[in-house]
Amino acid sequence: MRSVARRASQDELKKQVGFKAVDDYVKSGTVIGLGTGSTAAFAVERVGEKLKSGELKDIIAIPTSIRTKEQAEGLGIPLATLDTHSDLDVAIDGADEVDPALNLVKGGGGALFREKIVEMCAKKFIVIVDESKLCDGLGPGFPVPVEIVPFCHEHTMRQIAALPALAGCEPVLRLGNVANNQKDGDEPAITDNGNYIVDLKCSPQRPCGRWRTAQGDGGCGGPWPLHRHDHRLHCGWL
Ligand SMILES: O=C[C@H](O)[C@H](O)[C@H](O)COP(=O)(O)O
Repeated sequence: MRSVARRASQDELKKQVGFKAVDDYVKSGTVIGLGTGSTAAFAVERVGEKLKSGELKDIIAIPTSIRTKEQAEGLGIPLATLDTHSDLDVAIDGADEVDPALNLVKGGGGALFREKIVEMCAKKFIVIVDESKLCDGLGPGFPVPVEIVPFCHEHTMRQIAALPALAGCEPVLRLGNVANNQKDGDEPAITDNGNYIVDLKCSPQRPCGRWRTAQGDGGCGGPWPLHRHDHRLHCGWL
């Protein structure tokens, strides 16, 4: 019973922060990036609600996943792609972990690749999390997802594991449903882009703040080193 109550209160927190992000940062006539995940879904819901009530008009939205696209279509939110609208006023999305320097782990829901492309095009990037996502160092609390191509994926996983900055981390191929990092199937999870995801499990002794070099070494994903000075990034949490 308590876990149901806790989940309900966490959903309420997600709804509050998702709705507030839209109320505070989305104006009529803007182009917005719509994130993916259970928290971002509340922001998408709020955009649809305000379009329906007439509080918002002339919105163009860029979804970061097929499932966000489908949710937005169901709400009547006008959609486009970066091919026609690559200058976004704001993007709103959740995160799996946030460290004190506002570096993020994203991709727990399998959408990291498109999220990163869309959210890097936004003048302002609003990250909405509940306090359970806050951490001292990325990685030990949540495996860091990296999207890789299926071609010779075991070789790629060995290459990732061999990166000096990732010594001691265990790359695990995501199996089953791509929308979570739980093993709920026997086949590799497939992203919207037809790729695989490797979840990097690291030890408490190796927070991945040092992993920026891994990303610099041709990592395809991994931690988002968005520094505090990144004027675009605003992180709200309850
Ligand atoms: O791939 C999915 C995204 O990175 C999500 O924003 C992230 O996983 C957080 O999702 P949630 O709000 O459901 O915890």
